[in-house]
Formats: sequence, C-alpha cells, structure tokens
Amino acid sequence: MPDTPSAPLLLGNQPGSFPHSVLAERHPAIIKQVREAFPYEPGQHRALDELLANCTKGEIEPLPADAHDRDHWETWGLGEYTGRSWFDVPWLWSESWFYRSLLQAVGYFGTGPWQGIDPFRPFKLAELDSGETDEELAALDDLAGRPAAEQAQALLHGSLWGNRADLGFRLSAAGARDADAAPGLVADDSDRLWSLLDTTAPGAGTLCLVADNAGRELVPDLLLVAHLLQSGRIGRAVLHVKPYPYYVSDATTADVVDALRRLTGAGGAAAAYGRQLWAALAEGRLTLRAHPFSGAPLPYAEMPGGLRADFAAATLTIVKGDLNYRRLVGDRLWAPTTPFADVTAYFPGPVAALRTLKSDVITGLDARTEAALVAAEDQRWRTSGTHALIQVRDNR
Ligand SMILES: O=P(O)(O)OC[C@@]1(O)O[C@H](CO)[C@@H](O)[C@@H]1O
Repeated sequence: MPDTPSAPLLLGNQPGSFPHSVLAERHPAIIKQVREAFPYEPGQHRALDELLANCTKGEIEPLPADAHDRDHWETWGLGEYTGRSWFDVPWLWSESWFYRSLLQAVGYFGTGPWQGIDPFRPFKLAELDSGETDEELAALDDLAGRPAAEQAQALLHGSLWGNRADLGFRLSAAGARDADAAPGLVADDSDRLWSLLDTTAPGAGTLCLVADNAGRELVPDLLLVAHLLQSGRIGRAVLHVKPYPYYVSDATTADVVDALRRLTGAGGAAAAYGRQLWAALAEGRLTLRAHPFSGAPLPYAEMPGGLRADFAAATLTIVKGDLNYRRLVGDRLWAPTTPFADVTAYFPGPVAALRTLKSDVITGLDARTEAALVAAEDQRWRTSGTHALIQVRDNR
C-alpha cells in the first residue's frame, strides 16, 4: 500500500470499544457455550478454566517445543507477543490466538480421544438443520424459472446476506439476528463484479472464493459457485476454507461436506445444485483448499507465495465476511473514505469483498454515504451487522 497513509491498528485495550468487548465478554461467553455443549472430562474443564483466566487477565504464553504448529506461530509473531496482555497486542492477533488456545484446551490438537472434535459443531449443525435453511432451499425452486441474470443477482445477494449468519457475532450482539437488514448497500460494485465474470470464452475463468461461515452462509456460497459453473461464467472454482474450527462458525472441509449432504438431501433445485457440486469436486472443477494462512492472525498483505499464486491465477477472488475483510484491507481504523482500491493494491488479482458490517473497519465509502450513516446511527452502523457492501478492485 505504498501511497496510502496508514491508520491506527486496532487493539483491544480501550474499554467501551468493540474490540475490548470481544476480548472481555465474547470470548468468555464462547468458553461457556462450548463447555455446556459437550460432556467434557476433568482435564478439559481445568484447561478451559485456565484459558478463561488467561485470556481475560493473563499474558500470552509460549507454545510447548513440540506443538505441531509452533513454527507457524513463531513466524506469525508469537515470540514478539509472548508475555504481553491479550489486550495490548493487535486485536486480530489475540482473537486468532483465542481460537487456537480453545482448540488446545478441548484436546482438538492432541493425540487423545478428543482429537479433531470440533467444539462448534453442535451450533453449526443446528443452524444447517433449521427451518430457515429449509425455507431458503425451497425458494430455489421458484428462482429456477427466472432469467439467468436475475438468478445470478439473487444468488449473489444470498451469499452476501448469508454473512449475517455468524454464530460468534450472535453470541455477543443480542437480537442481532432479528434486527432488520438495512435496505441498500453502503457500497455496491456488483456491476463490476459481473463484468469481471462476463467472458467471451465460456467456462474459461477461475473463481477463488474465500469462505467465511459454515451453515447458512456456506450454503448460499455453494449455490453461487454452482450457478457460476453451470452458466459457464467460470469453468473452475477454488473454495478456501479454514484448516481448523475458527471464529465459532467459520467453514472447514467437514462443514463443506455437511452442507453438500444437506443440499443433496433437500430435493428440488437445491438437490440438483448439490449433485452438480458433488460432481464438480470429483471432476476437479471445484477444488478445496485449507491453507494454514487461512487461520493466521495476519492481514492478507502478508500472505505467503503459494497462496498469492492461487489468487494471482484467478479471474476473480471473492472474499467473504467481516473477518476476511479486516484481513483484506488491514485491521485498522481507516478513514471510511479511504479508497478500497488503494488498500487492496497489493492483492495479486481482481478481488471482491462481500461483507455485512460487524466491526469498526471500513474503507471505500463515499463521503455522502458516510455522513448519512453517521447522522442516522452515530457509529453503530459499523458493528450492528445490518449493513452490507460489495466492493471490487480490478487490477487488469
Ligand atoms: O467474519 P464474520 O463471520 O463475518 O464476522 C466475524 C465477527 O463476528 O468476528 C469479529 C469479532 O470477533 C468481527 O470482525 C465480526 O463481527
């Protein structure tokens, strides 16, 4: 970002701020929920007690020498932050460290019987099995008879607003789920998004979709991918998921499998989409990636070469959700009118952000939109989850 003056990095040490509330309130609430959802054994309860004390009052501790991911975390700044309060290091870093620590506490990374048991799975499954998901899937039958452009726009918006289905957010924002979505987007580059996928050679393009939440967000993401493959706007899709459970509801490979089973078992148009994606995986037209950096506590500007090459080769990369937006533009308190194109100039290919606003970070607003939002809601629009955006930077 050579020409963009930087902005203050978000830390969690300002009482009353959103980042502070995540560290002081959301994380303890997540520990409580996870503890109540599983018949954990004494060692796990002890480890959760220790984590609760450590993440609210303690300091960041080093990893044991034999931790499987020690090298990653050393590269990602653990040495520098060891011994500091969770509240005094970059907020993005301490949140990521929290999820890594929670998985450690419940034995996810161990060699024992709890290895690989996702502590968030009950919440994800409840959402996937909900009546709301049934309704959303049934609506696909009506959509099937509509013109292709209308279907595409509806599925794009389904994927965008699916981002409200974020279980971590709903834990701490009481009533967030029911608050009405604001009509209109605070930024809408959807025409540019479609123009990037308008191809004279059908089936030639590759879409990278950096997924966010499982369940009611991943389902519409998959439907969008299926539609783009089917209509020939893309020939290949690469779906980036998290390598392990993260930010409560972030999608992992297991969640993709659950979502595909849900689709194929639903009947009607949903099942047809599900079968199509199942076949696309078998044929290599849809590929899954679970890159370690997808769970890293760092902005995408610091992504390693392999991941950069993936994004560079794509016709378009769609980055879903609030956390990915923070990582895309940098977790900083930018002036809202800072151009999105400037803060994403480092990204190696065309990139689109689809996000509902759930944290203070925002770029790319025009001054009039920002003024109207502030006049109506003070600064609440930044974190309420009721506003959304589609922003695109095309570097071709
Ligand atoms: O990435 P997502 O699922 O859209 O949102 C993640 C989120 O709930 O977690 C962060 C705070 O913990 C915020 O960035 C955001 O509110």
